[in-house]
Amino acid sequence: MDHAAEANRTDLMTITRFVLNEQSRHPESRGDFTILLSNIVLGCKFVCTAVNKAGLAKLIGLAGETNVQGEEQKKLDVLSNDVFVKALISSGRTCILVSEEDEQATFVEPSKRGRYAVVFDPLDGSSNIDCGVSIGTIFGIYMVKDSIEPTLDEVLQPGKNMVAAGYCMYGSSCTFVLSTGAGVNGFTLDPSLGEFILTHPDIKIPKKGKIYSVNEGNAKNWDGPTAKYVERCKFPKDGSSPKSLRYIGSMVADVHRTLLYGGIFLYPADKKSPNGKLRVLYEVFPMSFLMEQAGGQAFTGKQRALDLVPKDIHERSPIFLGSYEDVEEVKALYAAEDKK
Ligand SMILES: O=P(O)(O)OC[C@H]1O[C@](O)(COP(=O)(O)O)[C@@H](O)[C@@H]1O
Ligand SMILES: [Mg+2]
Ligand SMILES: [Mg+2]
Repeated sequence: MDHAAEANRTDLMTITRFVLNEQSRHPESRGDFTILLSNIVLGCKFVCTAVNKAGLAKLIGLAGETNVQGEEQKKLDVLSNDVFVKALISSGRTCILVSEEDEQATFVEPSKRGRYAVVFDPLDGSSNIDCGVSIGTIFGIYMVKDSIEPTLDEVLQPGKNMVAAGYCMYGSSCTFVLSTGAGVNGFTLDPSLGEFILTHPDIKIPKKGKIYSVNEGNAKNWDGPTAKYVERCKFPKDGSSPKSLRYIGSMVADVHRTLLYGGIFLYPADKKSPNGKLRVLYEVFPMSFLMEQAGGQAFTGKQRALDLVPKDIHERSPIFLGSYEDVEEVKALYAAEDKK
């Protein structure tokens, strides 16, 4: 090994050491968050392994096929949900779980209860599974007061009250992006070590970007400001170059690219879906939290996304998030519409 590689080795920071370092800055901390997070990371590693085998489903019997033992196997999104529910409950640090896959919230039994409420989308972008395109897991964490008997009100809170949010992207590499409210950091799984290593410290989104990301197939149903904004991306009035369009159709992957390269991701309301498509608690909030922590913005078309107060655990909202200046432009168009 050469000297540069040797030096890099000594800089290796695993996600566990990173969170332990953060914990030591809070002397009152009991280490509960570190334990919770290590179980979330474990869940992600498990799902990552299953996703990597998805293409072999017909051979080994994942994803609704029958395996060599003749046992019926679970679909990947159901399996991912089971993995996360088990990982979260067995951490002993959760009291309420809200998953995209479960109609009702799960209240953890008192003997296994802790002080965190976790909202999550166990497998995001599931329509992309069969073609091997990047998918992911999204999560957000609220802290619940020790003394109270948890109710749904603990999760029907504005996103700005989350204590942490993140996602794991199962792509060409497996990437875990986390914010505990003090910036955003990205970790990449080294499959040979089975460890997430800090590879993207203190991520900051560029102030303005060159990419817009939206399902343009819905354009005929868009409202005026969204249509005008996308038109401006393609035909800028200020003489600048048009933006490029990139759309994967997995929120995790589209937001990850936006975070690293800058630009804007939008899933607006339209005439057919007046509340948009994406779910407030486990899609809109965690991604908005990360965007703000990275110096970007997240807007619903009416307000700052993180100020929304959801009334239902599966509520939806339109969302525009990304580079500060790009979202600012969308906000100006909606403000102008409101004045009409
Ligand atoms: O296919 P559309 O309408 O463009 O929707 C894409 C969006 O739907 C989602 O796939 C919904 O997520 P799920 O796979 O978790 O249901 C987002 O990841 C993505 O941004
Ligand atoms: Mg999703
Ligand atoms: Mg999902």
